[in-house]
Amino acid sequence: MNEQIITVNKLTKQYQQTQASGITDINFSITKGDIVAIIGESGSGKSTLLKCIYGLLKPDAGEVLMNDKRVKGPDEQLIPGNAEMKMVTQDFSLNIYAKVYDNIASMLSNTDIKAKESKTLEMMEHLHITKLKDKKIIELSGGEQQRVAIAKALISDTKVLLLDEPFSQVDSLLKNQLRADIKRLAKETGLTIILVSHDPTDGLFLADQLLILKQGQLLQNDKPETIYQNPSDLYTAQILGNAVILTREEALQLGIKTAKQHVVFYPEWVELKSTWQSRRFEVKEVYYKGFYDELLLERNGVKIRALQLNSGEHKKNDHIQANIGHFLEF
Ligand SMILES: Nc1ncnc2c1ncn2[C@@H]1O[C@H](COP(=O)(O)OP(=O)(O)OP(=O)(O)O)[C@@H](O)[C@H]1O
Repeated sequence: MNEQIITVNKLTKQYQQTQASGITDINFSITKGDIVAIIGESGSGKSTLLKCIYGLLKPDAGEVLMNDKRVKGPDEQLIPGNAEMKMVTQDFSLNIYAKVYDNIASMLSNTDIKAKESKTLEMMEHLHITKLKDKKIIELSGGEQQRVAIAKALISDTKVLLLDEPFSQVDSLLKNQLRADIKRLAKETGLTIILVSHDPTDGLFLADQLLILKQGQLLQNDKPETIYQNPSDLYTAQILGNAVILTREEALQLGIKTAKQHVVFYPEWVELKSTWQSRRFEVKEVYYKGFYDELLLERNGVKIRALQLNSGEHKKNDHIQANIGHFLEF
């Protein structure tokens, strides 16, 4: 049976100085061992939510429960935070002049030196940083520092890891590796991870559960594939990044009638057909993506994007038929 580790009940936090900020009446729960991604535009309340979950911010109303126990706010304890949760922020909070090993080992007590050493080495193995053991933090790249910060956060029997923009410092190759490591860690250790990101692909690739925030409100809470296939609103479709969004007038130019303001679809929903006569598009650009191309198509002054799996099949300035077989209306 799925065991819930975190429950967020009617959580509200407003900042005094600003209007319509913070978060309002947020409700959701998290299953133990899941990766949850919180996605939303800048200022949508992602960090506020994360800090409330961790106990760094006192909510105005509502509560966060971890294993059915209320997470205490900063006014209720000497050291704000939660012993069973760890938060890795963008600045990593490492001792930059100390060695990697010492940074991680410093989290463990000296009562059993042998156990301390083996646990530290084991955690370094997990994060693929064994070869960096004797390097100082200041000598490491951003991505390497990030791995050390995660190792340090995990070593003291952490049950929930909170990551604020975990991939902001790394290039795309390293990002893919780190994402895969994080996913593996969660699955191997049963660790629950909550991450905040600007990049929707983090959520789509990594998460078991995706939360979409807008102006402090929780718009959608579901599996990434469900939200991707069925965004509940235009904002969600926009934030996921890849959707083609047409106004009603633009849609009409392509022969699509809608009573709503917008028509939304993904490039992969567009069928390219050579026999179908009525919707003729000109190929304006071909973007090579490796094993497929993304085509920029235009008809009656309206541009859409489509995928071509046979890379190179249609070229710039070709005229082709495209059928927008499935679309959403908002
Ligand atoms: N300490 C604060 N005092 C006043 N207003 C704040 C404070 N912290 C955040 N806010 C406001 O609350 C809203 C949500 O901020 P928050 O940092 O949670 O958003 P975010 O989604 O994490 O943004 P970003 O992606 O830019 O980090 C914003 O409008 C922000 O200006």
